[in-house]
Amino acid sequence: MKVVLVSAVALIDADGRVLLAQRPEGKSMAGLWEFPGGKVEPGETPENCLIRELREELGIETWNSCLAPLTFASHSYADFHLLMPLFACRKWQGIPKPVENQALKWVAPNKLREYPMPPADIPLIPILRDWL
Ligand SMILES: Nc1nc2c([nH]c(=O)n2[C@@H]2O[C@H](COP(=O)(O)OP(=O)(O)OP(=O)(O)O)[C@@H](O)[C@H]2O)c(=O)[nH]1
Repeated sequence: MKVVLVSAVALIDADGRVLLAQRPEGKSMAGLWEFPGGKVEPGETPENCLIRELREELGIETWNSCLAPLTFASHSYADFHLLMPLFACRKWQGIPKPVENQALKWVAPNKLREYPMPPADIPLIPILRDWL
């Protein structure tokens, strides 16, 4: 089974809410809510991947020193095994905007369960809730 490394981040605002992005129509798992991020490219660190993805997907800037490791997901999908470190980030520059026409939502930790997420993300919800 191919192991795919995807880097993801819980952006946390001043009210302790977490940013979720909805996967657009036409993509796999369309309509599900996920943490911003994406596939780590060859030669890239997970942190640099997130800095790039946040710039591309949300139009915001952050820095290596603002990305704290929180937990990870390890989940077998039908065609690949996902290994996904989840970082926490409380500091960035700019206001997250949906550059790639995905819906965005700031969600309180105790409301995360109400948003359908990819199966790999489900075990992350209580961890995030307990930690926040
Ligand atoms: N960014 C992100 N990806 C996630 C999460 N949970 C999860 O299973 N994934 C999976 O990790 C992969 C991330 O790939 P990507 O964002 O770079 O690329 P993509 O959706 O265009 O790829 P795809 O269409 O090939 O699935 C996808 O297969 C996505 O479904 C999550 O919380 N955040």
